Amino acid sequence: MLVLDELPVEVQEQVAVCRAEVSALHAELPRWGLVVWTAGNVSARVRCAEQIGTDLIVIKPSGVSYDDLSPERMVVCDLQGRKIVDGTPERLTPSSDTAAHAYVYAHMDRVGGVVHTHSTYATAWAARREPIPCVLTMMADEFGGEIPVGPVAVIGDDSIGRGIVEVLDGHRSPAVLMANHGPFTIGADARQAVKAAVMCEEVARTVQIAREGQDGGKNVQALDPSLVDGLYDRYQNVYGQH
Ligand SMILES: O=C(CO)[C@@H](O)[C@H](O)COP(=O)(O)O
Repeated sequence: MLVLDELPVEVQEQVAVCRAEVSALHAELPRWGLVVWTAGNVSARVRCAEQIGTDLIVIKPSGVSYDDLSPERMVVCDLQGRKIVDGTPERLTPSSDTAAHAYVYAHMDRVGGVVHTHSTYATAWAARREPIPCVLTMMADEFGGEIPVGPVAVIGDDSIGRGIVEVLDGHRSPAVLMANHGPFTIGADARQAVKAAVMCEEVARTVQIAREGQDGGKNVQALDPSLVDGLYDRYQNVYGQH
């Protein structure tokens, strides 16, 4: 089994930086109202395969209050989702979604961060197993089209991960609504995945409200696909600071 203290110093340093980032990003989930109690999780990939033959994952411990999360309590796992000897107490088990996150990292090299929330509106769409149609410029910007639905999957093994990869590999959307469960988002890094989770809830709420309009939702109009493509390209490649 891998022992963190025995890994090259530069890998230990990468892990320490990642633990601080992932711990801080967990605070964003309650701050944006995306989770209650101990629901949800954030993870990040530590790219160290060149040094030790495998990348590592940093993720929160399972069922611990958000107020009690700290960099030292972030758990380190391998790409099979197994906890390594990371300096945390043995009883501090990783998130129940670790195998799902690990499967995504193992099968989508471009992914550097994964987030799961139970945000209310996105989860309501997941409960209906209904994709969120691309009817807002913000959706075109961030998701490049509709937000798709993934299969019903058991919690605890890699089933959820298989569903995420099946739907998102080759898809522009960084978010998938896992049926009857909730949103999972991916990003080039964990911050991008958190951003996608925030945006997912925002558009889920807005489109839901638009649907509830007086005319029974007839006012909700799909964007022209060529406009969606243009908006997506501009937001991904031109918008913001470079
Ligand atoms: O829905 C699930 C399980 O998929 C999670 O969001 C739990 O609500 C939080 O689990 P831990 O990350 O604390 O194990």
